[in-house]
Amino acid sequence: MTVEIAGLIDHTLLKADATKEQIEVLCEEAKEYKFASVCVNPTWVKYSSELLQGSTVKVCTVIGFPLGANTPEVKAFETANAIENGAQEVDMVINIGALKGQNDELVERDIRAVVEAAKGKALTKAIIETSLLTKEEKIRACQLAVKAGIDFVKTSTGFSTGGATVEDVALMRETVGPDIGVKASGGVRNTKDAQAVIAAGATRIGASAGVAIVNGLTAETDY
Ligand SMILES: O=C[C@H](O)COP(=O)(O)O
Repeated sequence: MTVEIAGLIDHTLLKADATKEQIEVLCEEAKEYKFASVCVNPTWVKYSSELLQGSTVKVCTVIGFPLGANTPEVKAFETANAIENGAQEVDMVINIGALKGQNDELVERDIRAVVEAAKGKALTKAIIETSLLTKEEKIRACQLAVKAGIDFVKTSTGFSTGGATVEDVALMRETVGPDIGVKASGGVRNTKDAQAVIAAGATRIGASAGVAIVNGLTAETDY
């Protein structure tokens, strides 16, 4: 099972103080364990792309991260710029305040701006930040993301008040159906956590503890 898990992991380093040496280690680990991607901030996309040249490991980055409180135009530019630097997957944070304010038009337009900027060039994921949402808002966020043409919905930034839960992953899977990806991220620390969210419907895992997950170990958790 751990062998299958490796291919679902976006090996993540999104901390503000990430260094060049740490990015090098992240990319080496991703190649060694054959993770799906590395997930890094936009400033590290170009270097990660160079380090991963010729490997099967993709370069994933984040857009409007971690608050989602940027304009659609800024998120579209950030997407295009990341793709120009080598990003093959983009994980955007939705406009959480607009969702809570029932401004569904803006939420959808915001997601669509990233989807359009990535069309044909990068896979897209919408981070809905489940720990800040009610059940109704989680459902509505997923529905709007699907309407906007997203490839994946994703639970969390890992920088808010909570991370992925089995219940939220199951709810998101039930909402989006079988053809859209569901990425569990935030607080997935070991094999057991990973197996639980996969069983609930996750088809990708975002984790800074990717090596611990595949080695059957447990990393400490921030939550
Ligand atoms: O996928 C993105 C998250 O930041 C990963 O969170 P984590 O550091 O709790 O694994």
